[in-house]
Amino acid sequence: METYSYLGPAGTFTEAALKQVPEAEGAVWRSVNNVGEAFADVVSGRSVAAMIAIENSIEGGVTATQDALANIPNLRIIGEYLVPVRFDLVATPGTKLEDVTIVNAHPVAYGQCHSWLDTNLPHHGHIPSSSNVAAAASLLESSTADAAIAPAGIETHYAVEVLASNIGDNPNAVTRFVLVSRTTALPESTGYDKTSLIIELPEDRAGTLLEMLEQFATRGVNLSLIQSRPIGDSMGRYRFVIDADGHIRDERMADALLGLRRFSPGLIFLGSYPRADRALIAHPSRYADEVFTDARAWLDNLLGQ
Ligand SMILES: O=C(O)C(=O)Cc1ccccc1
Repeated sequence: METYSYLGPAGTFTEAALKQVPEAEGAVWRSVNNVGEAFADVVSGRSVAAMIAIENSIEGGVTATQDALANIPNLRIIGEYLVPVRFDLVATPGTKLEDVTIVNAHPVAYGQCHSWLDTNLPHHGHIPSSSNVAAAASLLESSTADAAIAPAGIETHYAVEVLASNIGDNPNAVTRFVLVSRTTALPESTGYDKTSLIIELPEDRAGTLLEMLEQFATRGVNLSLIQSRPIGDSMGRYRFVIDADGHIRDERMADALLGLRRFSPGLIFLGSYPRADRALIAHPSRYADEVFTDARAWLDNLLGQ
């Protein structure tokens, strides 16, 4: 039977994202302790896919995920899923807020609760955990932490009490997850797709960033994410993580990719897949598929083909 890997244990936001995948219903769900393990499962073929957090509306890009996608060859994103994230501060029964000095929390969660922590626990120390559920579960074992940041509702699964609810800085916080696989089969084009790319710029000369952006702009392709990440081999070298509106089967996107392929010494196609919000992509009629195919037919005709 097919296996899907996710950051566990059960009850994490990552599991909530996997619950949104119809194909994962009835499959084996493998809970792993970190994102590296989830990627390794996909690479080894142990799992057909892994659900992985890639971006949070407050904390920004999950850099470990972006870097893994840049460094591990032959991975494809086949879907994206949005999960609203709500956090509570929990502790073992009887603990009072004034007893709390050490808080166990996943770094992405911790980064979203600063205002509440600064106001209510200004002297606290932080111990990072591998996931939000692991943070709460650890309180029930021998733990140096007195409290944990956990997904709202955790008290129905673990014997912990809520000391404070909804402690996130922003009540509308959302995390974007991606389903990562090794398949090269492209998801169908839907009209509300997104294409994810990682792009290196050519050697140091003026204007290369603009040249990269022009590949999209001159074909009417809108970008929804652009983030730079250090390549890591020397100071000051960056690659760009990009999400562009549209599918590789859209002529304007295919044309932009051909331009990027000629221009970039390192271009990684991470996949074309439906947007989680299913918002249809609008584009001016001068960038419609027919405009590109007409131009190609005109050239073919001149060439006598
Ligand atoms: O720990 C979890 O519940 C996760 O799924 C990872 C995570 C951590 C913080 C915000 C969103 C997802």
